[in-house]
Amino acid sequence: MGLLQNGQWVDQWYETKENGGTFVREDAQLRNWITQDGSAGPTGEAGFKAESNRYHLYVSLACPWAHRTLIFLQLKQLTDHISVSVVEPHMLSNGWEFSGKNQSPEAKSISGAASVPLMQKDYLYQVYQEAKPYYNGRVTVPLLWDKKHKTIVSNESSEIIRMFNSAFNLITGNQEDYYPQRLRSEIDTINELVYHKINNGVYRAGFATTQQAYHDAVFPLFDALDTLEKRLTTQRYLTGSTITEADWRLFTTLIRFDSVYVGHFKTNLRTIESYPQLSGYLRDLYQQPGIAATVNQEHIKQHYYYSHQHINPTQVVPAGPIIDYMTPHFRDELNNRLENKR
Ligand SMILES: N[C@@H](CCC(=O)N[C@@H](CS)C(=O)NCC(=O)O)C(=O)O
Repeated sequence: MGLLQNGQWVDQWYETKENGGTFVREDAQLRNWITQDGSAGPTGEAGFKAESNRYHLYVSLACPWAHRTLIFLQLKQLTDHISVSVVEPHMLSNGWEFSGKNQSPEAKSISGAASVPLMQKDYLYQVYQEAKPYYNGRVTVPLLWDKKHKTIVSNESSEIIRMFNSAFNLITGNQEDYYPQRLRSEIDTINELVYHKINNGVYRAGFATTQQAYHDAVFPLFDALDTLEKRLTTQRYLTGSTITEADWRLFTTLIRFDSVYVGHFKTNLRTIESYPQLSGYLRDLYQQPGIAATVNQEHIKQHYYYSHQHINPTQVVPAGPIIDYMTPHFRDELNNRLENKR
C-alpha cells in the first residue's frame, strides 16, 4: 500500500513512529458536494448537480467507510442512477486495484470482487492522478467521481452519505431521511463517540505499534461498546425507534468485528456475539431490505488478513468464525413496548 507524492505513487506503510506508535488517520482532502440544484455544499466548489447516471462510486467491499456509501445507495434507491466499481480485495504494493493481476487464487474466486472499471485503469491511484495530477496524500475508497466533468467530487464517506440522503430525492422519489432535523444533535453526539472510539478505534488498536498505543485504543473501544450495549437495552436503535445514519455508521464496524477485528486487530476483550443487545441489534440491521447483499465476509477477511503483511506476514486467512446473521433478533418487541407506554 502507499500514497501519492506530487502525483507520483510511492509504496509506503503507515508511519506511526512520530506519534508514539499510534495510527493517525489522514483527513480526506476532496470535499465537494452533490446538491439538488448544483449550488455549493458546506465545503468545496459548486457545479455538482444531482443527475441520473452522471456519478460513479469506487468502493471496496472490505472497507467500512466505503460500506456506508453502498448501504446508502441501497436505502435511497440510487443503484439505477449511480454506477459502481468494486476494487479487488487485496490492497498490495500498488494500492487498490481493478485488474486482479496481483490477487491470490482465493481472492480471485470471491463473487462480487471483480468489476468493470469506468476508465481503463489498473489501479485506483491512476483515477486520482487523472483528476489531480499533483496529488499529495493517501489513495482511499470510497471515491465519488463525476463522469461529466471527469473529476473527483469527494473522498469523504461521512459527507457522501449525507449527499445520498437528500440530494437525489426528486430523481428517485425516495424521501426516507436518515438525518432528520429533530435528531441531528443527538446523531452528531453519537457519531462523535462511535467514530473516535469504535470506527477508528479498531484501527488504532490494530495498527498500534507499541503496547501503550494499543492499550489506549482497546480499552476506550470496549468502554464505548459497553455504553451502547446499555443504551440498546431499552430502545431498538441508537436514537430510539427508527434507524438513522448513526446506526449505519456503527453497523459497518460491528459486522467486521468478530470476523476480523477480534483476531487481526486484537480487539478481543469481548466479541459482539457475546453482547446480548449488540448482537441482536446487528442482526436487526443486517436483516433490513437490501443490506445483507452489501456484506461479503470472504472479501472482508481476504482484504485485511492478506493485505496487512506487517500484521499477518504469513497472509493466511482464517476459516471462521461461523455466525448466522439471519437468525431471529426479537428487537421489534422493544418498539412495541415503547408504543404501549405511550
Ligand atoms: N475519511 C475517509 C477514510 C477512508 C479510508 O481510510 N479508506 C481506507 C480503506 S478502509 C483506504 O482506502 N485506505 C488506503 C490507504 O490508507 O492507503 C472516509 O471516511 O471516506
